[in-house]
Amino acid sequence: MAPYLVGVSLKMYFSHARTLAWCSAVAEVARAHPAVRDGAAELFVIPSYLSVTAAVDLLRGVAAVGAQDLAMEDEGAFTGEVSGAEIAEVGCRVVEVGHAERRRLFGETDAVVRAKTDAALRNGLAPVLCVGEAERGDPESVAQECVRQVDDALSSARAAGRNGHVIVAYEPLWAIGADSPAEPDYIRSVCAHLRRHLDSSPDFAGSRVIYGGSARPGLLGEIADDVDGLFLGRFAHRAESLEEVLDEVLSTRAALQAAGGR
Ligand SMILES: O=C[C@H](O)COP(=O)(O)O
Repeated sequence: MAPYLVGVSLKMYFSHARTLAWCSAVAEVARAHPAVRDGAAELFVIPSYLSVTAAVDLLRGVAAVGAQDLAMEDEGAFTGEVSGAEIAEVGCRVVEVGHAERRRLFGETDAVVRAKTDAALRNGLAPVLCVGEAERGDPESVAQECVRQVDDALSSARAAGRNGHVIVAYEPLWAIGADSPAEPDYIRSVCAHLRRHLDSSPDFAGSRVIYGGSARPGLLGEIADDVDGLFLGRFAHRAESLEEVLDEVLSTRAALQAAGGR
């Protein structure tokens, strides 16, 4: 049975000191947890840039670390930017691309997302490619729109003949920062469609689909058949919550195994 992927973005919520304390607490939880020890869960953590190298050290052996953004280029006169090459050099394995907040607040266009997805793959990083609809719709049309976003984001990388592992984070924009996630059936329907689509792309074999947008303990069991994991934000700010999600990975796998699923 494939492991569930549990990712956390700390966005810009924490100070450096709080990030270090959180990473230490998460490392302790993860080292002791059978879901991580036995490979039932795979973790990744995405702090802000300045905390990335410390997080790599604190989480070594229990969680991959990533960055929240990367430059389109690999080096040069690009003040304020951080290249995928450097992100990989310091030990990151994943990088977020196209998050709704970067699109909405910092003007990232489809062209930028295409270039950054390519830059991630070019540097051996798995893009955590964020896709999602602006407004709640019918799941079939939403899924088609998300597939369009995925294919558009991958198009430059494909044209360059690249392949690799992509983590598609399905995040309905209306569920980000909300009180509760999208309804389980809605999530399942969109994610199942996205997974079928990725499965039909041999150049990105092994890619996974995770759900984010007010994801929290209690959700995985409701959607587990149709997702490869969760992308958590605010509801992972307590290490205990992450522990609850890891508990749920074990109970969910046991239930699915008993039912002969996944
Ligand atoms: O990166 C994570 C997502 O945007 C979800 O954030 P949230 O769970 O705080 O809504």
